[in-house]
Amino acid sequence: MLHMRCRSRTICLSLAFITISLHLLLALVSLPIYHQSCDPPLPPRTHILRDLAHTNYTSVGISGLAEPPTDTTQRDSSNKDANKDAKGHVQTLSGVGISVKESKYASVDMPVNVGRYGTNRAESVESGLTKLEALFDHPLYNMPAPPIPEEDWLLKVQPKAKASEKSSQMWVSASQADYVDGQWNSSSNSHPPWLRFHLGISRWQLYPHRDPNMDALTQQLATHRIVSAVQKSGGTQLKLVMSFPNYGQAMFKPMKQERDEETNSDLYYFSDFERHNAEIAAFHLDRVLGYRRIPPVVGRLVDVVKEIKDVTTDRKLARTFFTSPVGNVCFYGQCSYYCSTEHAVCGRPRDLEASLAVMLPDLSLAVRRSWRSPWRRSYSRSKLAKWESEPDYCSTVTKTPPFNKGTRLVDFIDLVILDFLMSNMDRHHYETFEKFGNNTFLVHLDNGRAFGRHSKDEPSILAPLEQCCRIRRTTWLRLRLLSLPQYRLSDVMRASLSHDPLHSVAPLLSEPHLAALDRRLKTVLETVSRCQKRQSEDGGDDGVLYDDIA
Ligand SMILES: Nc1ncnc2c1ncn2[C@@H]1O[C@H](COP(=O)(O)OP(=O)(O)OP(=O)(O)O)[C@@H](O)[C@H]1O
Ligand SMILES: [Mn+2]
Repeated sequence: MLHMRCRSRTICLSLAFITISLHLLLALVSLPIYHQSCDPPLPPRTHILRDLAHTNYTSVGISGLAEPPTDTTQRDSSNKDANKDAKGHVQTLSGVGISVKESKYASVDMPVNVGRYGTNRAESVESGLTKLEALFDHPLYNMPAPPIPEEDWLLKVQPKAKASEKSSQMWVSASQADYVDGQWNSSSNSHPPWLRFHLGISRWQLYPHRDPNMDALTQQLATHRIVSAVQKSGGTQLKLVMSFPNYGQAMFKPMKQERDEETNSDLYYFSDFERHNAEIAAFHLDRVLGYRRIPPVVGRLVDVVKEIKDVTTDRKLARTFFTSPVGNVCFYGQCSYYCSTEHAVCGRPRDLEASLAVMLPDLSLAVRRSWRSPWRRSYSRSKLAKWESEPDYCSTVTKTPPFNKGTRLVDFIDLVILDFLMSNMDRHHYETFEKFGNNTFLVHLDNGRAFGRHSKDEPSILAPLEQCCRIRRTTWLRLRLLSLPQYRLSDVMRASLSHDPLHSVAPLLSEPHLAALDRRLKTVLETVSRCQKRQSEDGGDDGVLYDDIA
């Protein structure tokens, strides 16, 4: 008995010894791994402000920028904390359950591509996410703003209709049965995400920075059931309007070519295909630049049979479906460009990549005005536009309304910079909300022809900046921030795009496109420096920066 007890004690002691040794060994092995995966700490904010204040500009307003971030743009304060995490940060797109595991994208393994500098892409995304958080925390993205007056909101919630005034409709049509009757009242908590988005549009932006509604809105676009799909008229290429059970709607543009295919350089920009990934990347870029003038767009794998053919009431569209020789389901719809059997879009065998952009409020509620761009291309293979031949073209433009007053010119330059960065030559028009007159932001719709070429830049897109030498100070400061290694544009874009559901299929922008963003950003900043140099040589004041900070 005594012998047995002694033996079991020895065994217990040996086991305890082995366990402790294994733990020690594990700790020793994992220590260097933790060290490797840590990013170098970001320099304190004062360094960045000093970097920005460095060289050729006076640091007006910088002290004001260091104030704590406030968000006075939210209409309903009860909403404010809705999606905040424990640190008080608003969750990013991925935090809302566009979880790869739960969705149909789960079947596609997350690609781990080898990126620049030999690091793998997953690691670059990780460190980019830290940079993106730091960027969005920066005072330049959190500038204190006065509360928004009532007339500066695009829409108003109508007081609740009395029950007696409500329609006494006793029946619903078959297609209406797919819609869910919402219990909406004037409290924003009961509103579906698309309605919150509409109600959040103001005179100067489509949505606020760190919008608490963004996660819910993008999740709706990415996952909600599609109950209807009809062709959208207007424009030249095929696109559909899709509807969700909660009456939300989205503009659908299908994938027409592989993401890393470069546009054929013999093709004129106006014959180029639209790209679904360009629509998605443009939304992210616009947000990273701090503009917030593109309606949110997400990528989605759409089942062309279940989510288009079976639910469409559009007979003209339904008639164009066919099965390809290899068994993929294809369709081409009706439009003025590329709507033929030769240019059909095809599922694999039924899944088709597409972009879904949230629809702006219906024109019956909020009229938009479409403006012809003064720097519009000639859309001819032989004719030059005026801005290409007249040396003093800018001064003619700035003497003409609406460019002669307010912020129209600098808002247009903002758009030009976005277009140059993503190499979009197809900006013939831009839109504004009529309610706000000329004193408002420009809605940056239709970005499908961007990101066509990464190996070449298109300097003519920058002509308005080159010719007018004018830029918002806040835009310039943010561009300089994005040129610093701590916030590098390509890194924050890679990270931002990693939140999109289609990232799990393949990165939305290939590495050469991301590298092109950094290269083009440098060109923009050099153009501004040249302007400043020229003006100081002419003995003028600093007329290049439009001071929107003071
Ligand atoms: N998110 C949106 N919400 C509401 N309307 C939109 C939205 N996006 C685009 N539109 C409208 O739809 C029309 C066509 O869209 P878009 O310009 O993207 O198509 P397109 O085929 O690329 O046009 P084009 O051939 O003229 O370049 C535009 O006139 C625009 O006003
Ligand atoms: Mn277009």
